[in-house]
Amino acid sequence: MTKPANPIIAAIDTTDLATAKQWSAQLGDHVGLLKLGLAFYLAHGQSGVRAVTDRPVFLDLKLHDIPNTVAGGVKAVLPLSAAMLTLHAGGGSAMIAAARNAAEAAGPARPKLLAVTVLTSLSAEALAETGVADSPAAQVLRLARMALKSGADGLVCSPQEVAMLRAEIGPEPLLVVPGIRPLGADIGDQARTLTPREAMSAGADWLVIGRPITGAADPAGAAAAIAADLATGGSS
Ligand SMILES: O=c1ccn([C@@H]2O[C@H](COP(=O)(O)O)[C@@H](O)[C@H]2O)c(=O)[nH]1
Repeated sequence: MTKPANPIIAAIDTTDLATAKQWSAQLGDHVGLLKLGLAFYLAHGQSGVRAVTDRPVFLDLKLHDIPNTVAGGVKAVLPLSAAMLTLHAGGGSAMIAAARNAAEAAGPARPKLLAVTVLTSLSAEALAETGVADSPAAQVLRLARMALKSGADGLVCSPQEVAMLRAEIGPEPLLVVPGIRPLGADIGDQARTLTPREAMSAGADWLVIGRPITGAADPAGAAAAIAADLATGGSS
């Protein structure tokens, strides 16, 4: 896949339809893609997605269930012609294969399936609480290999694993990367972060950025500044 001209994905994290429409209008020209997540989808469904934009979106539903149920979920959202759709790698190889099989019904324009490896909000300690004693990087790599073998088109990982993954999986699989914080930005509930430039230099294809853009006094200006910095090779 060719690298996007603007690698920023703006996370439209709100359940307020008017706010989502406003951010979409403000950010459309300054980012490469808009992402709508579970909270928005639960509040407004497919009609809400269509009301926010007529462009293909990144549908971040993080599906995680038995294979038959996830396949049904994938089929149900195909009419939206999303560009990308997420599912949890932790659902296992059969679940991912079932999702891929379901997505194929949409033909070549099907959504790219991205497997979420280890959430960027999990530190090594928080991951250990879930029963995984390995480091986040080791668990990301284990899940990444399984997910790509099972039919995922790409991965969601933290910026701290991007260089390691690129070295292990090569240039082809999409790496879509949240946990992005420009210098000085509030980290909030994220645990494994890097700056936009660090993540791109490590080999990310797309950067998912929410609050550093939508929480700014001027969201369009914030997105444009990050995009310009990336385009000119700045240091943030
Ligand atoms: O591991 C993951 C997977 C998904 N996300 C999503 O990305 C954005 C990040 O928003 P920020 O405000 O920039 O923290 C958000 O929609 C998450 O649901 C993630 O952060 N980590």
